[in-house]
Amino acid sequence: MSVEKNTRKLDKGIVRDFSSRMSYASYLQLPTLLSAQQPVSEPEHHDEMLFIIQHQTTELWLKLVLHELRSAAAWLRADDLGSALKGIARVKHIQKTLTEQWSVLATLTPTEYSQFRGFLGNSSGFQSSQYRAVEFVLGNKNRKMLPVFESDPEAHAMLEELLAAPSIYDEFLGYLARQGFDVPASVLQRDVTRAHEYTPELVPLFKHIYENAAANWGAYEACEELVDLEDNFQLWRFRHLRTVQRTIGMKAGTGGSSGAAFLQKALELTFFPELFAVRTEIGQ
Ligand code: HEM
Ligand SMILES: N[C@@H](CC(=O)c1ccccc1NC=O)C(=O)O
Repeated sequence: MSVEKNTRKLDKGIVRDFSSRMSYASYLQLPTLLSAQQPVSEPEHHDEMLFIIQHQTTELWLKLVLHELRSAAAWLRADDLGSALKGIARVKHIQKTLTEQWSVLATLTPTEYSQFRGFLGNSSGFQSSQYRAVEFVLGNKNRKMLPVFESDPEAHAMLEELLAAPSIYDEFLGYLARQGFDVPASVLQRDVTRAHEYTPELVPLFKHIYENAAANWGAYEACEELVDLEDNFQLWRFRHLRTVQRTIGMKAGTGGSSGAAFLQKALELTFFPELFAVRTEIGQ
């Protein structure tokens, strides 16, 4: 038997001395990462640790989502559709993880949350700069979101930069135009600091791509990937809303909004309206 007493023998070669070598903890900066969970409730409430870690893991994944989406937009600009699609595929998996993660927070009962909610003051996810950055990269720009970040110059600068940059959808439409598709000039020259608004003239273009998928496979695949991104984003928003409803009901939010009613309205937003509108036109 290779394992005796249910104890594994350690290989001779296993490196043990890290006094002058890079280790797991030093590479990952674990002392920094693992000292960042500091409950503010007094006396400390047991469940605040869950609340903090749920948010921090979300922010870590959002960092990667942003990294990948910004690169995907740059790849589209460089006409490298394959690399862009690879990045979007990774983002879709992260989104699924983030959406599923709500089930961990759903174990927090309203009674438990109410015992430390008061300590959160006016802090709120509404102030998540990375979440807002992802919305901006996907094309849901809103300059009115910026004042919240005035006390955080780095976050403010990042959002200013993204507000002024073309979204992933702008870049995709630019890519299609360069591939010879008939993209209206008004779309290519739009003010990219504003939210993309439904443009009916784009629907015939997508209808053409969908009805001639074999001849336009790259564009067709990219359209469906963008639809997946939007779907996944909305599923995250929906689970956030349901979690809010089950923990604080109809209470106003710590960030000053009406709460659930405010979040509900985000479910009516859309990043790529023409990609959904084209569905109505398929097969007729
Ligand atoms: C018990 C758990 C939670 C409750 C009760 C809750 C509640 C709320 C409420 C009421 C708002 C509206 C803004 C306000 O007035 O505060 C909000 C916004 C937001 N929350 Fe949460 N939240 C929870 C967990 C989370 C988690 C885990 C995240 C992940 C980072 C998150 C991210 C956000 C974001 C990004 C917004 C802005 C949404 C938008 O602008 O549409 N929330 N939340
Ligand atoms: N807005 C929440 C508080 C909250 O969930 C929260 C507080 C601090 C940091 C992040 C949060 N998450 C999402 O809004 C509430 O009204 O209870």
